[in-house]
Amino acid sequence: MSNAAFPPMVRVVRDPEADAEAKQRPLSMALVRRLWALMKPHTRKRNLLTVLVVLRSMQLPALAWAIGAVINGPITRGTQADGGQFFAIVMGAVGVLILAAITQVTFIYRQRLALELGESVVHDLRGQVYEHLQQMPMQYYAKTKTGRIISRITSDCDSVRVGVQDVLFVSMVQAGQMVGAALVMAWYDLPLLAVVVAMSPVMWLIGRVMRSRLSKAYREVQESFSRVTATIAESVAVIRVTQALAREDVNADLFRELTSDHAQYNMNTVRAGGQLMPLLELTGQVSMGLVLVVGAYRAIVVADPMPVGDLIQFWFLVGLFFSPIQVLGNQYNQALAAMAGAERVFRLLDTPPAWTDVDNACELPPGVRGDLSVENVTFAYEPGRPVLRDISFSAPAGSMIALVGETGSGKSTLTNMIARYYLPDSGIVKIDGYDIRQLTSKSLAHVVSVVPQQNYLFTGTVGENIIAGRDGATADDAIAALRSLDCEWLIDDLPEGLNTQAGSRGGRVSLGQRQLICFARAVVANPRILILDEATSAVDTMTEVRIQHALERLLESRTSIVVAHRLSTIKSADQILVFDHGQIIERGSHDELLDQSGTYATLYERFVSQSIPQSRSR
Ligand SMILES: Nc1ncnc2c1ncn2[C@@H]1O[C@H](COP(=O)(O)OP(=O)(O)OP(=O)(O)O)[C@@H](O)[C@H]1O
Repeated sequence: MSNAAFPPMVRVVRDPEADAEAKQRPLSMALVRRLWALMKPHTRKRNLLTVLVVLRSMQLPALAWAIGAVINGPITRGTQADGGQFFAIVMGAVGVLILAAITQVTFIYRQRLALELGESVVHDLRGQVYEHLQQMPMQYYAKTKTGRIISRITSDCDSVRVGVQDVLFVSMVQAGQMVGAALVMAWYDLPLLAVVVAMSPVMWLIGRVMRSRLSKAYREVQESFSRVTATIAESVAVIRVTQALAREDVNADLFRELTSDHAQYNMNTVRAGGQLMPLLELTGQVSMGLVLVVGAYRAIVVADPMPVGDLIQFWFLVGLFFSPIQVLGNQYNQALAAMAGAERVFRLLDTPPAWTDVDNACELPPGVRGDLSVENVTFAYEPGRPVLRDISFSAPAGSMIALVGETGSGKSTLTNMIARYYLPDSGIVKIDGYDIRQLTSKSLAHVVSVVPQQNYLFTGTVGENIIAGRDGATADDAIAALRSLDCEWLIDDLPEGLNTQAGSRGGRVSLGQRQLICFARAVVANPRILILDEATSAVDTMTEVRIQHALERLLESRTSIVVAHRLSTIKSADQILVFDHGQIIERGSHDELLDQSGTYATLYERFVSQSIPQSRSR
């Protein structure tokens, strides 16, 4: 078999979702409107900022006008008279200085407010995205890459922040400045303004031609960065496998490929952006030259000559009119990134959870017994490929059901139905006669707890991990939970007792200890129904005995559904359900099933032959 048959273990290649995003329009008014709406909770700040933006955009043209007025007024009169204009010139200069000072103060406050607003918006947005993600059912997480989810909340939200802080308000100032400058130019000399305005479409056209190239380049940069972050996330998650298979060098090469791709895309944007600015500047300089020629004609040749002061003023104003085109060109780069980021964030926010609590969902009444019944449940992850077919059974309160069967036969999927991680396509799951679809998620979570096969410990101490099972639980509850499992000794075994740091990978906690901590967490939650996917991790015999004992204590007096891998667990079950290709093919107690000499008996024989010899007894 050729190696090409296997994709690389750690590398996130282009995905269709990302390619679809790359085809979308970069700048959209709908997105800008939505970004604007994000500022609604900060309306006062936004309005104040808008006022400052308008002020700031008018101030520079006003400054140019004021300088022109001093030249045309007292200075011109002074050159014709005897120097008696000195006081007027000084007053004019003071006026210009005051205006300049106000302009700079406005600039400082505009910038500060824009920063505050940007931070507030991104804070709210990240909160919204996080909250939204919390509501997404398992289905979403099963289909979406972790790195991609992280990018939404980090780099994409950050692009939105830059969009608000820099692009939006700076663009407004620059556009306002163009309008202000044009108005003052129109006041002085319309024909000369016509020359200036006539040059603008040329600049606009150059910008437009470059725009599509830049747009593509920026999207590729973001996508390639997403691939890099997704790969890092995946690499960290599977580092043990990587090291066990000695694939460090192979993966490092694959990663290097990705980063050099990313660098290449970055270079493309620099190249495209680098051509845009010189072209715009050259057009601006040509335009200034044209204004000089036409201005000189109007100041010297025509019958009603334009005062030289007006021409100087015009020169300033042309600069004020053209410089925003260049700044806007720069802003456009960032605007594209902001649009791409905002588009993705909004798309995520607009993706409704596949399902939520029904209207008028109810709470289970107090004193839940924990009677569980599963009636004719059928389910497919993908249409047309059913994974569960017409599953029915009941688990009276306090009983234990063991699910056994070949790998991929649907055991975990059934537990997903009971925990309501997924909704059945047909059929009903009931607790104490209540259809779980009609219950609030909170109420269901109080009654049903899941201890998955892969024990997950949150970053924090062991104690914090145990009391995470219930709001308001205390350290005493954690100790009581361990005591109820006969595991109080664990506190002494851990280097810092309950204060030992656990972390997502459980750095200072062994595999067996992690299992027990997760059991204790389930005890603190104290659910009436416990779903347990037994961990199959190899632990030493002593730990195995302790885990088994703790497990018995954990399952005592509650309804339990156990995807069972230990013979002792299977044998002590009240009912064993044997799964095959999504169906229950046998059911009964251990002895009953052995007597049937069917699939269970075969599985059992295989199990026993692989286990320690003393397990052979019935
Ligand atoms: N998120 C998913 N999307 C699509 N198919 C899935 C998903 N999860 C599981 N499956 C498929 O559903 C079938 C049943 O899987 P399930 O995990 O329920 O089996 P299992 O009996 O619990 O297996 P194991 O003992 O190995 O855990 C398998 O064919 C599996 O490939």
